[in-house]
Amino acid sequence: MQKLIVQGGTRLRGKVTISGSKNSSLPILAATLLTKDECVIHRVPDLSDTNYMLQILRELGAEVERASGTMNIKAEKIVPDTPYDLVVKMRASICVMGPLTGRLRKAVVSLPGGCVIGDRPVDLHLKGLEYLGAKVQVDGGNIHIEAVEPLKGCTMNLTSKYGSTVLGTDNVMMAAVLTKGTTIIEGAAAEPEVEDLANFLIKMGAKIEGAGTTRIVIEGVEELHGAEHTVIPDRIEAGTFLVAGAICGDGVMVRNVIPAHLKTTIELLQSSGYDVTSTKDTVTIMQGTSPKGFHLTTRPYPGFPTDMQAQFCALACTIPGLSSIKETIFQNRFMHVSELKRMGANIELDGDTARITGVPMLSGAPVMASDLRASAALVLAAINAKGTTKIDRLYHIDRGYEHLDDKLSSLGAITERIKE
Ligand SMILES: CC(=O)N[C@H]1[C@@H](OP(=O)(O)OP(=O)(O)OC[C@H]2O[C@@H](n3ccc(=O)[nH]c3=O)[C@H](O)[C@@H]2O)O[C@H](CO)[C@@H](O)[C@@H]1O
Ligand SMILES: C=C(OP(=O)(O)O)C(=O)O
Repeated sequence: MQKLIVQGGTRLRGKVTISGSKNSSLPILAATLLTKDECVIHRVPDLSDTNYMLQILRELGAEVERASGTMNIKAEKIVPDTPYDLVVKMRASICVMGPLTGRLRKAVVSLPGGCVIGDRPVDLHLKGLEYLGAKVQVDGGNIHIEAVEPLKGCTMNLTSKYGSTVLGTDNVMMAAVLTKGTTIIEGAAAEPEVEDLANFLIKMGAKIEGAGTTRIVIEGVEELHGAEHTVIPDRIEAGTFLVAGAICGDGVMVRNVIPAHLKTTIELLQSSGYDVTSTKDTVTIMQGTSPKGFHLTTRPYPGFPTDMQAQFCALACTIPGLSSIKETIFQNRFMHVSELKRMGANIELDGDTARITGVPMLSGAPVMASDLRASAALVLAAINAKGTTKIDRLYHIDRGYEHLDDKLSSLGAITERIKE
């Protein structure tokens, strides 16, 4: 298994180019199943998650050609059965369910299991497809979806007690584009990745209004055609590098970003005492002169993203004063806390809230990555810590960060991958 060795105590400086968004790429790749024609998707990051999605598309019958970040996908003839062994490797494989239902009126997808960050049910995905007229049955660990009659548009609300659902909105939108009549999704997820998917679907001939807001209106069409699309920059990767710049930087610029997508991250860094400036497609963070503690609560977009919570937790460990972090999206997204404590962090966990008092210096230790963003938090803490940190279960990072260690090294971090 691969581990990352980080030599702490270095300062980061320079420019880093941000990759295409993981959370846009996954549903956009799945959406290519909606047409027999060829689709061309640019700036797909090279991640284990995107590679699993491409394998799933191949297993479903699509021809996939890859040249660097550009994917040529032609799903001329496809089958509705999704292979269990691939689906269980990645929760987001659930987003083939919407396109299969839209195009074939039939889908068999394994029920994704729980996950270390929480229970993560898919009841709203299933309800949404039922509202459109599909019959849903869960049997032997598989979701079976079938619609004998053509699907019919309707109005539905897709919110849970935790708020909107990103992949649930994606799935219903992808089924509804080929559904007769008008579908209105109230309580839709407004994340930029949902809007990016809608923009791709519109290029394919879909009629969608309101994506990027909490009310999406879809007018069903008979069929979609091939299209070419470039995935938006990964706002979470960009935010992670900005937090790295806050923790241990002497001027870090993220390039090829959409600053508006980073609004809450930028504002929180600014209110904590960092000088953060933007141009049309870059954001730069300078060394903080007198950084201070902060308070954040995770919320659906445009609120503060849960996918940035762990990285800010690492930051809070290193700046003077008291910070608090309240996680409202996932029940169990504080797995990084115990590992940060092994590095000398002062954190008190009380239900959904972590109270963190900054310490003068973290110290390197062997630590365990538990999920994608928790791993990123450990890497950032390790760069700042005194001594060496060994981070186990590196595969979590490779799910969602394209060449994270190489990019950090180009800014001055000292890292090495080892196999043990
Ligand atoms: C591949 C991808 O895009 N992943 C992102 C997506 O995950 P994902 O789309 O899986 O997350 P959701 O937006 O669906 O989850 C938000 C909340 O709704 C709950 N819920 C969701 C669906 C459902 O049917 N029932 C239900 O109760 C979830 O348990 C969670 O508490 O959005 C999350 C929230 O921004 C991000 O952390 C993930 O990085
Ligand atoms: C939780 C995440 O991803 P996923 O939904 O794919 O698990 C994430 O990107 O932080």
